[in-house]
Amino acid sequence: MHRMVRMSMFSSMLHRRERNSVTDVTIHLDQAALRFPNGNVGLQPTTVTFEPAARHTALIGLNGAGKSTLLDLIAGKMQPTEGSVQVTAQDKKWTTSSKRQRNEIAQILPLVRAEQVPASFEHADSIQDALEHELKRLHVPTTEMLATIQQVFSLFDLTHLARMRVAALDAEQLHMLTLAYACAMNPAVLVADEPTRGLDEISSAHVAQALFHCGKPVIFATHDIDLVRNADYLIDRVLVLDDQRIVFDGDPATACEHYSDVIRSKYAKVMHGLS
Ligand SMILES: Nc1ncnc2c1ncn2[C@@H]1O[C@H](COP(=O)(O)OP(=O)(O)OP(=O)(O)O)[C@@H](O)[C@H]1O
Repeated sequence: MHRMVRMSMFSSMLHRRERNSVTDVTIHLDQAALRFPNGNVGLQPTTVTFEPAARHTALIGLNGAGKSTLLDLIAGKMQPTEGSVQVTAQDKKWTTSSKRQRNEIAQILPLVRAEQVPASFEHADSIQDALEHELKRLHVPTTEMLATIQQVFSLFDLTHLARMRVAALDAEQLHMLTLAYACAMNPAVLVADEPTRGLDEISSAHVAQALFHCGKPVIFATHDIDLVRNADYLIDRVLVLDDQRIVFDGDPATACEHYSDVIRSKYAKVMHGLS
């Protein structure tokens, strides 16, 4: 009996989830590729490094170009079917080859996908309660928890909505909430898949202003070229993806020209095919 109690305590200590404290990570993909079980290629073999010095890195590309797959591999959501993904910080190293390490990577690099909130948020009486619940699960002390929520609600313009239920929020507010939640997890890098998807120009600008001034490095995917070009958002690196591979890696202005060429060439093929 005693032994069982001890074993269960030991196992809960092993699995104790805590808020991230890792910073300054380097993410390295070495010939990492992903093929889905149905044979679809999500990402061709790709070698790329994301250094801690980069503030904001954008991935742009047409539908199916491989942006979400690349983000899933970076954030430990998926394991490459070829090659490797490695995250290093100070003297520590994680790879996506073990489930346990993928879970740890997911805490270091939380992935925000458009306006998808965790399922637990739907049942909470308010968005304040929802965040409190998540931070309590990570054993964050009460004073720190309340200060964190106040800070992220202020950053993402949600303070006046703290007592609202998730179901009462509009699309812009939902996007803000997903980002506020990820920020509350203290990510080393915030990984965001289409953080302004489905929003009008004004809401997109509001969300982008908050995201790119929240103080965290961001790696994000978007179709919004105006957002990538906007100097206010301090985007220092842009990867253009096409046919599930990186076809350009550089500054925003040149990347947008490259992407326009990709669009023109694909558009010509579609129009030619239709005529
Ligand atoms: N669950 C899946 N099963 C099979 N194939 C998939 C799956 N998810 C994505 N794919 C395929 O992998 C390729 C890359 O998709 P991915 O979603 O990474 O592209 P994307 O650039 O994010 O596209 P979008 O802009 O439309 O979100 C596409 O050909 C897609 O059809």
